[in-house]
Amino acid sequence: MGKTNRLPKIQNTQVNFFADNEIRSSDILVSYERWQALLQCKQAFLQDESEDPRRHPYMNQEVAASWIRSRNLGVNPYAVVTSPHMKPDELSKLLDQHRQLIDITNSLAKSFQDLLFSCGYLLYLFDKTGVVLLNEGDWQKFPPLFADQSSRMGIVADEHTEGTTAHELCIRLKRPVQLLGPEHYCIAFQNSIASAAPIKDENGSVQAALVLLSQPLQNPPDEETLKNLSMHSFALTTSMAVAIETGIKLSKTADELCSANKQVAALDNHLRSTTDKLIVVHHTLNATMAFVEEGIVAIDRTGKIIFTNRDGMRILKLRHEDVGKRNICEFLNHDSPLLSLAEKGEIVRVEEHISVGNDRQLPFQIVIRPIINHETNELNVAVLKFISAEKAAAKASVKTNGMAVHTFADIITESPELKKTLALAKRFAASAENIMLTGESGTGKELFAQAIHNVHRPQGPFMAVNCAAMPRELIGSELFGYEGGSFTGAERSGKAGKIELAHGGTLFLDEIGDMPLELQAVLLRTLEDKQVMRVGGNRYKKVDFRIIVATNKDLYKMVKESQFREDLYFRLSVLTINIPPLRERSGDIELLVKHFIERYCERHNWKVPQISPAAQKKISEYPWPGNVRQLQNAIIHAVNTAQGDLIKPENLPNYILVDSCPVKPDELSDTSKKIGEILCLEKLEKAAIEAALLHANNCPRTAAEVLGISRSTLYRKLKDFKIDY
Ligand SMILES: Nc1ncnc2c1ncn2[C@@H]1O[C@H](COP(=O)(O)OP(=O)(O)OP(=O)(O)O)[C@@H](O)[C@H]1O
Repeated sequence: MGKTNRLPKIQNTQVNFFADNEIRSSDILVSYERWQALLQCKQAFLQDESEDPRRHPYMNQEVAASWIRSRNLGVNPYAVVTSPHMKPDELSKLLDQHRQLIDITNSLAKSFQDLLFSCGYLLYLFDKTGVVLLNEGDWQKFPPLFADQSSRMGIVADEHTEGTTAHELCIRLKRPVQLLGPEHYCIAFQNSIASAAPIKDENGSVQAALVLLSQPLQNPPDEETLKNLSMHSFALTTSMAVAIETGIKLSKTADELCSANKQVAALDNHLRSTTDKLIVVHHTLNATMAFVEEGIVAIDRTGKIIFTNRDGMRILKLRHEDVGKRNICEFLNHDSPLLSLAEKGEIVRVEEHISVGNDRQLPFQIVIRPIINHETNELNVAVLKFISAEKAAAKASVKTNGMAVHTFADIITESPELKKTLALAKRFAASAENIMLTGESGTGKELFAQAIHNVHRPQGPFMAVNCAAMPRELIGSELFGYEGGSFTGAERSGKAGKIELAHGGTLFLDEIGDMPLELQAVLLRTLEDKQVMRVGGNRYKKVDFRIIVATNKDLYKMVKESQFREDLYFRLSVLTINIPPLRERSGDIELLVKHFIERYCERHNWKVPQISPAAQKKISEYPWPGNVRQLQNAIIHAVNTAQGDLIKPENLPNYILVDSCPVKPDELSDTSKKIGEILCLEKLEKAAIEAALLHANNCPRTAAEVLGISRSTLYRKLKDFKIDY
């Protein structure tokens, strides 16, 4: 657009409009005089470059400054802007960006359509850079200059291209602006009134301008009509802009509400599916708990019972409606530590007496499994498992029917001697061969047998028979089983023997040296043929088992003395493991003392006492003829009598105090030479047995317990040592 010096004849100069310096709607004055003055000023300005409109008394300073800028920018006042026009793809991107604003303005324009068009207004929406985003109106009412301007969408109408306009000043000044005809820089708008209002975003920044442009005034209306037109268009523009801003805000809020609704719906779905899963888990838990044959009771932090299985209800004599109401403390002694232990967050086992109503108190072992809230570190729930005292005792018994509970990990040792044995046992365990375990009473032969079984056939049965503990005449039927009615006292339907029951697993024959000779032959046949016939029966049954035998006797000597079958001996002793006695295992006594103290205290939830150096010395000097079992029993005695922080010598069983001697274990093998006859092992053993009998008032059962040997071993030793009792 080039600059031009000629001003064409201006039409319709009869109409005069006034706008104050501040360009505020409330101050707009209409005066024929001002219109005339503005027109004169404009003409002078366009014709004479030295003319400064800022000095003109009727000129608004902002408008005057804009005229000067427009002229300096070289804007042609006699043209209508048709370029630059945005490229179609850029325009469509811009329209998308302002989609919400355009849609809201459009719909508002539609609702005011009749009013706008009947008054002859053109409606424009500009973005903040002056690009036309929307234009609506009846172009026919405008002079031919506008004829092909029916859509000016995408045109960039800023000060550079169109000079002084209402929308440009409105965006620049961030407030509503009204320009009277001559105030426009372009002659095309010379007879129109343009009212512009900014549309601001939520931060108060102008993002667009709305403009109402009146149709050119042909005849001079009376002054009152002009005033009304000016006020009316100005008020309508600003109201519409406010309505658009509100519409945008509402629409954004609606969008936010909509997305919040979606989130709520998604949360609701999640909640539903979690609830469904929880219901399934709850039912599964209930069904599972019904199978558990021990009382399970869950309590909250205060002890309130919040769940119990069938057995728990039976033990506490609860009804369904009691769950959630009754408190576990009602069933415990008032000084019970159960709740405070649960709060500590560790799994512990306590002995408790449970009283239900007026019934007598019943002893239970209760395992407490607390569930701690990791954020608050407080107890959420504690699950209690009630085990009746009898069941607990049965569980404590190692010789659980048909099951081997021990593994190699249970064998505690630091001594190189036992470690060698252990390594050998692990190697043998992997083969399917028969194994012979030799060693003194209580050295851990059965422990080894169970560990070997659990390597080789952990899923199969582990059937243990102690040949010394059983009356000789019953060993046959116990081992081989019998058919119904084969002898007096037999079960009518007959009974499977331990060999049959060991099918697929291990048969452990303890104290094999005590097996009667005639049965040794039957056993040998069974091992060779891998089949068994019950006593009184007439058919064989195939059996597949591994045999592990144990003895504390010199079996080879027995073979030589014809007390044990040589063929059976060789069959059983292919893989022999000799377990050294405790006194020959360096370091193991101290280690096992510590182990047994800790395990026993842990089981009873007692504080672990220290062992005094003097007591430890006594224990180390004692020769332990009953080996690990005897040591274990001595520790139980010591822990129970100490009842405090320290185990002293006086807490040890008497026989240790009497018999402990300052002789080192290896010296014991040469006793006759070094410490005289009294310290030879057999003598020591005999003395220990006599001391134990004395201590137990001649009761063999108690004496066996004190010595830590089995009753059958004690009876045998009493016979061997010819001790009267
Ligand atoms: N090394 C060890 N570590 C831990 N506990 C052991 C160890 N050796 C033996 N025991 C424990 O000592 C007790 C006696 O062990 P076990 O019954 O296996 O001995 P045994 O040689 O079979 O005795 P017996 O000849 O009198 O039948 C068991 O309670 C066993 O668990």
